[in-house]
Order: sequence, then C-alpha cells, then structure tokens
Amino acid sequence: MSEATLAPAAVEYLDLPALTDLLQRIFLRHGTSATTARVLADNCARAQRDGSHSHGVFRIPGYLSSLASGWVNGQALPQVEDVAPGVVAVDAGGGFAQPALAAARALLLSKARSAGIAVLAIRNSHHFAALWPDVEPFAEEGLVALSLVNSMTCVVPHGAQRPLFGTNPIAFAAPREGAEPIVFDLATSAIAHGDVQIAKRQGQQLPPGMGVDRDGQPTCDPAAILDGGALLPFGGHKGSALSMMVELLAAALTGGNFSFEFDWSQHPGAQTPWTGQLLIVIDPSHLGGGHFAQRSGELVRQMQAVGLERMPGDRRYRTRAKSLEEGIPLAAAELARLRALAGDDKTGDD
Ligand SMILES: NC(=O)C1=CN([C@@H]2O[C@H](COP(=O)(O)OP(=O)(O)OC[C@H]3O[C@@H](n4cnc5c(N)ncnc54)[C@H](OP(=O)(O)O)[C@@H]3O)[C@@H](O)[C@H]2O)C=CC1
Ligand SMILES: O=C(O)C1=NCCCC1
Repeated sequence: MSEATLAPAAVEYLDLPALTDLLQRIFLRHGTSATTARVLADNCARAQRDGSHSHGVFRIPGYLSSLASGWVNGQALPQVEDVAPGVVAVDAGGGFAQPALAAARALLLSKARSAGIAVLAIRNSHHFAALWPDVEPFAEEGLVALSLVNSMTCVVPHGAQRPLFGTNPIAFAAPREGAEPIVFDLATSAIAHGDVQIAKRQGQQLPPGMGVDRDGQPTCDPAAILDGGALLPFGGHKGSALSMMVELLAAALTGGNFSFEFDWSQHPGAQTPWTGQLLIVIDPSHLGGGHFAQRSGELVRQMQAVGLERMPGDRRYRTRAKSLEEGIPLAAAELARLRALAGDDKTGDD
C-alpha cells in the first residue's frame, strides 16, 4: 500500500498527570516500590511530554522485562552517604538511578549552596532514561548542573576494532535570565541506541557514519548494527575522548561498573545498564560576581545576533508547550498496550 493510501495512525491525548498516573500504576503492578514507581513514572512521562521519544514510553517494555528477569531491583532502598563537605555518594542497591538521585537531592542541594559546588556519585545503579530530567530542575533553581552516565558496550572507540564504550550521554543545564534554562543532553555516540532500535522498528535506514556491521564494515542498516554490529562515537576522536571521560567519571570515580563490566547474559530480557552516574552541581552566586543568569542570557542573545535560530533544548521546550496545550499525543495502539500493562483492560494481554 502506498503511503498516500495509508490511514493516519489514530492518536489519543493525555495530560501529564494522567500519563504519570498510568505509568506509575504499570511500575507498581510490575514489582517496584511506591517511591520507584512514582519517580520513574514522573521521569518517563516528562520525557514523553517533551518529545524525547527514544526515552519515553518506548522504554516501558525494557523496564518491565528488566524487572521481570530479576536483573534490576525495583524495591531497592538507596543508601545515601554524606562523604565530605562537597561530596555525596549513593549506593543504589542494584536499583534505578533516579530514585537514588531523589534520595540524595536535598543533601546535594544544601552542600552546593553552602560550599558553592557539590558532587553526587551514584553507583550500583541502572539508568535507562533521558539525562536532561536529572539536570534541568537544578537550573530551574538557579544552579548549574552537569551529569554523565555510562551505559552498555555498543560503541567502538575511535581507532579501535571492537565495541567497548557505552552510548554514554552528557547533560548540562544552566539558568538563563528571563527564559527557560539552557540545557543540552547528548549521547557521545553518533546516534543513541534507542534511536537505532526505533529506526529498525520503523524499517528506516540510518544516515552514513552511525555504525558498523558485525564485520566492522560501515552500514546504514539498523538491524546490522543491532545484530552483532556496533555504533561509532560522534565526531571521531573527539566524541571518543568524551565517551572515555564518561566511563571514568560515571564509573571509575563513583565505584560503578564500566559499560563492559557487567554480565546480563543470565537474565534474558535485561536491558538496563548496571553502571554509575556522576552529577556536579555549582551555585553560581558564589562566582563571577553573582551575575551568571544575566551573563548566560547575554551569551544567547549574541549567538542569536550572529544568526543562531535554534538552541539546544528549544525543540523540547516547544514540544512541551504544545503538549501542555493539546495533551501528550500517544498512538492509540500504544496507549491500549500501556492500559493493558496497568491492568485497566482486563481482556488485554500483559
Ligand atoms: N541513559 C542512558 O544510558 C542513555 C540515554 N541517552 C539519551 O538519549 C537521548 C537522545 O540523545 P541524542 O540522540 O544524542 O540527542 P540528540 O542528538 O537528538 O540531541 C542532542 C542535543 O542537541 C540538541 N540539538 C539537536 N539538534 C540541534 C540543532 N540542530 N541545533 C541545536 N541543538 C540541537 C538537542 O536539543 P533538543 O532536546 O531540543 O532537541 C539536545 O540537547 C538523550 O536524552 C540522552 O540522555 C542516550 C544514551 C544513553
Ligand atoms: O539510547 C541509548 O543509547 C540508551 N538508552 C538507555 C540506556 C541504554 C542506552
């Protein structure tokens, strides 16, 4: 059937509280604690609201199969350690990274405000989400935040023969006077693993330069990358160096696993990387005369004056505004699957 004769997929709209509630009930029904269900649902619903499609509801089956396989502990109680005036550590207990961050957040914030800078080292944790939700709220409170998390071996270091690094994202958020925070959040691979999975599902080819097949040959076929192939770092040796830095800061520094160190082969269905995460939070009121938000606003104005039309984060903020106005669009079939997973549809297959 040609595209022109295809009926548009049916779409339904939920507001943020309704989607969060639905996702929370799914997590609860599949073995997480109430806190973990609340934190993950909030994270995932906000990703969907902002159009972070590779890390929104697309991830729910992976969360659930990882829980079902016993790979990740949905009941873990994060242990927060007050290490030094500017250092907080958390042992996530083999649970998710986001509840660990939530448990340590107040202490991290008060240390950053009093010392000017504070570091949070999360270890023994699973991060399966977008990274911007971890940093953006700090910038909304006037702080600068940087976070790094490593994932699972699927990226060939520049100049190497086989994969070793994860897709290892870096997210940064800074306050800006009179506007939303400046935020970027990017995988250090040429493309996120989730986007390769989505391309495969949709039968699309990738642009050149994203990955290699099982023989190390360049390919645009997402299936060849996922089936024994690998991704490449973005920007050659430069992205590769940043990915190495993420391994060092998110794993070696926190006490977490490198992307190549965990073995999930005995847990069919496991998809969540068991690694570590680092967050650095700076209170700019201690530095630079305390005018950081004005200065960042000035920088953006100058970037616009030389022709910049789109800042990192603009697409998300636009999608967020549209979602708040119209509701969060979800394919009707996807929403039906989510409702079945929550037990809302007693005839549904979950
Ligand atoms: N948990 C994990 O282990 C992993 C998670 N991820 C997540 O995957 C997600 C997607 O990553 P990735 O595919 O690298 O992200 P993208 O390449 O889509 O975007 C990266 C950043 O660049 C911005 N951007 C994109 N296009 C432009 C442009 N033309 N001009 C200016 N800025 C632009 C984006 O802003 P905007 O958001 O507004 O589009 C975003 O901040 C991230 O949320 C990341 O955290 C990735 C790897 C591993
Ligand atoms: O898209 C990615 O790349 C990843 N996202 C979640 C964790 C695994 C890697």
